[in-house]
Amino acid sequence: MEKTDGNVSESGNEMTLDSVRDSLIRQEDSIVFSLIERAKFRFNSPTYQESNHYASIPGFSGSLIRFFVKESEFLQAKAGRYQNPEEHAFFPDELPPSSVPPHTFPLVLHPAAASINVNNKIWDFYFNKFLPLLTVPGDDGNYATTASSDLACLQAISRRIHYGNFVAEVKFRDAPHDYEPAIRAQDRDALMKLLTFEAVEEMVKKRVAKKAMTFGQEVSLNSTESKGEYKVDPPLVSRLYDEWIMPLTKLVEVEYLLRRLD
Ligand SMILES: C=C(O[C@@H]1C=C(C(=O)O)C=C[C@H]1O)C(=O)O
Repeated sequence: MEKTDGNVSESGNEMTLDSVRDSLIRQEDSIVFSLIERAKFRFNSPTYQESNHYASIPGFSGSLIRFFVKESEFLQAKAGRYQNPEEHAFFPDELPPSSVPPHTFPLVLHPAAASINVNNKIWDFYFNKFLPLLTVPGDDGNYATTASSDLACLQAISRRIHYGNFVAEVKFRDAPHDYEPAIRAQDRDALMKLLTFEAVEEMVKKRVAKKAMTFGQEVSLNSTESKGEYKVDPPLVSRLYDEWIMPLTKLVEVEYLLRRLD
């Protein structure tokens, strides 16, 4: 049977640190593939110009990427995307209600998780720091496809980072007596220390680089030799995890734990 990626289909009791980590490992595939897609295109700066952008959109002021993400989220909200506690919108204000019958996702998380959204920080590092490293400078005119592939990257990265809520919940359930004093003292540093596993982080960095090599190689029928050229730079994918994805996942974990006893 096909293996799925959605851990919320598990009831809260079946969820373990191992099963949550398995989901994070599967989500690495989605992230690496989305990066490969975005790296096909040039940087394409007209996609991001806040004013004087190449086409002014009637009824909208702002960049093409904002327009694309807002309108996509509007549609996806109606289709029920944000009913899933794994999903967080980049522009959550003024989203329409879902138009589809509700699905009852198992109640795993403390309700405080609903108030945690670090997408502003994701938006900032992705566009201002990461994208210039991922793409070749220049302009190939594919602005709408560029925006579409940015959205795929943003959503995959956001889902992974907010999965920190589930990681924190299982860590808390495994050792409530370790976490409770730090939560009562609202001690961020102590919580950060408790939830950090450096050896796991080292493995993650190595594995995502290996995935970038594996998924990003040219596959040809005639030769099995890789020329050492990859569609996305493997050390850059490690760096994405090291500098941004893992620190923000841990920030979500801390934010969740601080509210876990409310
Ligand atoms: C996600 C976890 O929590 C922390 C964050 C990690 C990550 O973002 O990959 C890895 C190890 C931990 O330091 C975990 O323990 O698996």
